[in-house]
Amino acid sequence: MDDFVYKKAFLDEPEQIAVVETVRGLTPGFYIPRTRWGKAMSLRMNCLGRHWSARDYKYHTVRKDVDGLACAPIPDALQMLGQRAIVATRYLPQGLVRPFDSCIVNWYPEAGSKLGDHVDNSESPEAIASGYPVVSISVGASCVFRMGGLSRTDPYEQTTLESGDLVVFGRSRRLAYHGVKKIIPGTTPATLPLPEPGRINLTFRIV
Ligand SMILES: O=C(O)CCC(=O)C(=O)O
Ligand SMILES: [Fe+2]
Repeated sequence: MDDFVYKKAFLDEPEQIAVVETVRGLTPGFYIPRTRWGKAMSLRMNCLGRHWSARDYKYHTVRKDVDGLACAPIPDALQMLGQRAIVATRYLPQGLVRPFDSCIVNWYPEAGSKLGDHVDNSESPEAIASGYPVVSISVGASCVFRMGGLSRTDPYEQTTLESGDLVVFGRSRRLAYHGVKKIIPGTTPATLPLPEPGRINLTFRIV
Protein backbone atom coordinates (compact mmCIF):
# COMPACT_ATOMS: atom_id res chain seq x y z
CA MET A 1 0.00 0.00 0.00
CA ASP A 2 1.13 3.53 -0.73
CA ASP A 3 2.27 5.39 2.37
CA PHE A 4 0.48 8.53 1.13
CA VAL A 5 -3.27 7.95 0.89
CA TYR A 6 -5.88 10.36 -0.45
CA LYS A 7 -9.54 9.61 0.14
CA LYS A 8 -12.33 11.72 -1.32
CA ALA A 9 -15.50 12.50 0.65
CA PHE A 10 -14.34 11.02 3.95
CA LEU A 11 -16.75 13.33 5.81
CA ASP A 12 -20.40 13.69 4.79
CA GLU A 13 -22.10 17.08 4.85
CA PRO A 14 -23.51 16.91 8.43
CA GLU A 15 -20.04 15.90 9.66
CA GLN A 16 -18.46 18.82 7.78
CA ILE A 17 -20.95 21.23 9.38
CA ALA A 18 -20.21 19.72 12.82
CA VAL A 19 -16.46 20.18 12.31
CA VAL A 20 -16.88 23.86 11.43
CA GLU A 21 -19.22 24.46 14.39
CA THR A 22 -16.84 22.67 16.74
CA VAL A 23 -13.70 24.52 15.70
CA ARG A 24 -15.43 27.92 15.67
CA GLY A 25 -16.78 27.31 19.18
CA LEU A 26 -13.45 26.57 20.85
CA THR A 27 -11.93 28.63 23.67
CA PRO A 28 -9.25 29.83 23.44
CA GLY A 29 -9.79 30.40 19.75
CA PHE A 30 -7.96 31.15 16.50
CA TYR A 31 -5.01 33.51 16.27
CA ILE A 32 -2.70 34.70 13.52
CA PRO A 33 0.66 32.94 13.92
CA ARG A 34 3.82 34.97 13.52
CA THR A 35 7.13 33.50 12.49
CA ARG A 36 10.39 34.16 14.32
CA TRP A 37 10.92 37.09 11.95
CA GLY A 38 7.62 38.65 13.07
CA LYS A 39 5.93 37.96 9.74
CA ALA A 40 2.20 37.13 9.99
CA MET A 41 1.25 33.84 8.29
CA SER A 42 -1.63 34.03 5.77
CA LEU A 43 -3.81 31.73 7.87
CA ARG A 44 -5.34 31.53 11.33
CA MET A 45 -4.38 28.70 13.62
CA ASN A 46 -5.62 26.99 16.75
CA CYS A 47 -3.59 24.16 18.27
CA LEU A 48 -5.49 21.60 20.32
CA GLY A 49 -3.89 19.24 22.82
CA ARG A 50 -0.41 20.67 22.34
CA HIS A 51 0.58 24.10 21.12
CA TRP A 52 2.93 24.34 18.14
CA SER A 53 4.86 27.59 18.10
CA ALA A 54 5.53 29.22 14.72
CA ARG A 55 8.34 31.08 16.48
CA ASP A 56 10.46 28.13 17.61
CA TYR A 57 8.81 25.25 15.68
CA LYS A 58 8.41 23.30 18.94
CA TYR A 59 5.41 21.95 20.88
CA HIS A 60 4.40 23.49 24.22
CA THR A 61 1.54 23.03 26.71
CA VAL A 62 0.66 26.73 26.59
CA ARG A 63 0.27 29.24 23.73
CA LYS A 64 3.60 30.69 24.67
CA ASP A 65 4.11 32.90 21.61
CA VAL A 66 0.44 33.97 21.43
CA ASP A 67 -1.30 34.78 24.73
CA GLY A 68 0.15 32.34 27.27
CA LEU A 69 -3.16 30.49 27.66
CA ALA A 70 -3.35 26.71 27.93
CA CYS A 71 -4.48 25.26 24.62
CA ALA A 72 -7.89 23.62 24.42
CA PRO A 73 -7.94 19.82 24.56
CA ILE A 74 -8.83 17.90 21.38
CA PRO A 75 -12.63 17.47 21.49
CA ASP A 76 -13.61 13.78 21.56
CA ALA A 77 -15.62 14.15 18.36
CA LEU A 78 -12.52 15.37 16.48
CA GLN A 79 -10.25 12.75 18.06
CA MET A 80 -12.68 10.08 16.84
CA LEU A 81 -12.58 11.43 13.28
CA GLY A 82 -8.78 11.36 13.29
CA GLN A 83 -8.66 7.77 14.52
CA ARG A 84 -11.45 6.69 12.16
CA ALA A 85 -9.41 8.04 9.22
CA ILE A 86 -6.64 5.53 9.93
CA VAL A 87 -9.02 2.58 9.88
CA ALA A 88 -11.16 3.87 6.97
CA THR A 89 -8.09 4.05 4.74
CA ARG A 90 -6.87 0.66 6.08
CA TYR A 91 -3.65 2.44 6.93
CA LEU A 92 -3.47 0.43 10.16
CA PRO A 93 -5.72 -2.18 11.75
CA GLN A 94 -8.00 -0.94 14.55
CA GLY A 95 -5.85 -2.60 17.22
CA LEU A 96 -2.82 -0.44 16.30
CA VAL A 97 -4.65 2.88 16.39
CA ARG A 98 -3.41 5.22 19.13
CA PRO A 99 -4.83 8.51 20.38
CA PHE A 100 -3.44 11.69 18.83
CA ASP A 101 -2.04 14.25 21.24
CA SER A 102 -2.02 17.15 18.78
CA CYS A 103 -4.64 18.51 16.39
CA ILE A 104 -3.67 21.72 14.64
CA VAL A 105 -6.61 23.55 13.11
CA ASN A 106 -5.67 25.83 10.23
CA TRP A 107 -8.21 28.31 8.86
CA TYR A 108 -7.34 29.68 5.44
CA PRO A 109 -9.63 32.71 5.17
CA GLU A 110 -8.61 34.18 1.80
CA ALA A 111 -7.91 33.12 -1.76
CA GLY A 112 -4.31 34.16 -1.14
CA SER A 113 -3.90 32.03 2.01
CA LYS A 114 -1.30 29.33 1.56
CA LEU A 115 1.25 27.15 3.31
CA GLY A 116 4.67 26.81 1.70
CA ASP A 117 6.24 23.40 1.06
CA HIS A 118 7.46 21.98 4.35
CA VAL A 119 8.08 18.78 6.31
CA ASP A 120 6.18 18.00 9.52
CA ASN A 121 9.24 17.43 11.69
CA SER A 122 8.65 19.29 14.96
CA GLU A 123 7.56 16.05 16.62
CA SER A 124 9.81 13.91 18.82
CA PRO A 125 12.38 11.66 17.11
CA GLU A 126 10.53 8.60 18.47
CA ALA A 127 7.17 9.79 17.11
CA ILE A 128 8.68 10.40 13.68
CA ALA A 129 10.69 7.17 13.65
CA SER A 130 7.57 5.15 14.49
CA GLY A 131 6.16 6.11 11.08
CA TYR A 132 2.77 6.59 12.73
CA PRO A 133 0.71 8.55 10.21
CA VAL A 134 -0.30 12.18 10.14
CA VAL A 135 -4.01 12.56 9.38
CA SER A 136 -5.23 15.66 7.55
CA ILE A 137 -8.95 16.40 7.08
CA SER A 138 -10.20 19.31 4.97
CA VAL A 139 -13.50 21.18 5.16
CA GLY A 140 -14.73 24.24 3.28
CA ALA A 141 -13.17 25.75 0.19
CA SER A 142 -11.14 23.52 -2.12
CA CYS A 143 -7.41 23.99 -2.31
CA VAL A 144 -4.53 22.97 -4.50
CA PHE A 145 -2.45 20.65 -2.33
CA ARG A 146 0.85 19.14 -3.33
CA MET A 147 2.69 16.17 -1.88
CA GLY A 148 6.30 15.46 -2.75
CA GLY A 149 9.13 13.28 -1.57
CA LEU A 150 11.84 13.39 1.07
CA SER A 151 13.83 16.00 -0.80
CA ARG A 152 12.40 19.43 -1.59
CA THR A 153 13.27 18.95 -5.26
CA ASP A 154 11.62 15.52 -5.69
CA PRO A 155 8.58 15.47 -8.00
CA TYR A 156 5.24 16.56 -6.49
CA GLU A 157 1.76 15.06 -6.99
CA GLN A 158 -0.80 17.86 -7.16
CA THR A 159 -4.33 17.20 -5.90
CA THR A 160 -7.42 19.36 -5.41
CA LEU A 161 -8.64 18.79 -1.87
CA GLU A 162 -12.37 19.42 -1.55
CA SER A 163 -14.60 19.73 1.49
CA GLY A 164 -14.63 16.41 3.35
CA ASP A 165 -11.48 15.00 1.73
CA LEU A 166 -8.80 13.17 3.69
CA VAL A 167 -5.04 12.76 3.37
CA VAL A 168 -3.01 10.28 5.44
CA PHE A 169 0.78 10.05 5.26
CA GLY A 170 3.24 8.06 7.34
CA ARG A 171 5.90 5.34 7.18
CA SER A 172 8.16 6.09 4.16
CA ARG A 173 6.27 9.35 3.50
CA ARG A 174 6.19 10.61 7.11
CA LEU A 175 8.83 13.25 6.31
CA ALA A 176 7.62 14.06 2.79
CA TYR A 177 7.43 17.69 1.65
CA HIS A 178 3.90 19.05 1.17
CA GLY A 179 2.14 22.37 0.95
CA VAL A 180 -1.03 24.27 0.11
CA LYS A 181 -0.53 26.31 -3.07
CA LYS A 182 -3.81 28.21 -3.08
CA ILE A 183 -7.41 28.32 -1.99
CA ILE A 184 -9.96 28.16 -4.83
CA PRO A 185 -12.58 30.92 -4.37
CA GLY A 186 -16.25 30.12 -4.87
CA THR A 187 -15.95 26.53 -3.65
CA THR A 188 -17.00 26.79 0.00
CA PRO A 189 -20.21 24.71 0.31
CA ALA A 190 -23.05 27.16 1.06
CA THR A 191 -24.38 24.84 3.78
CA LEU A 192 -21.27 25.37 5.93
CA PRO A 193 -21.24 28.09 8.60
CA LEU A 194 -18.00 29.41 7.15
CA PRO A 195 -17.46 32.68 5.26
CA GLU A 196 -16.36 32.18 1.65
CA PRO A 197 -13.59 31.53 0.67
CA GLY A 198 -12.87 29.70 3.91
CA ARG A 199 -10.97 26.47 4.28
CA ILE A 200 -10.45 24.55 7.53
CA ASN A 201 -7.83 21.84 7.83
CA LEU A 202 -7.38 19.55 10.82
CA THR A 203 -3.97 17.91 11.11
CA PHE A 204 -3.70 15.16 13.73
CA ARG A 205 -0.31 14.01 14.95
CA ILE A 206 1.33 12.05 17.72
CA VAL A 207 4.07 14.37 18.93
O1 LIG B 1 -3.90 22.57 5.14
C1 LIG B 1 -3.41 21.51 4.74
O2 LIG B 1 -3.98 20.78 3.93
C2 LIG B 1 -2.03 21.09 5.20
C3 LIG B 1 -1.66 21.56 6.58
C4 LIG B 1 -0.26 21.17 6.93
O3 LIG B 1 0.48 20.65 6.15
C5 LIG B 1 0.25 21.42 8.29
O4 LIG B 1 -0.48 22.05 9.10
O5 LIG B 1 1.36 20.99 8.59
FE1 LIG C 1 2.24 19.86 7.14
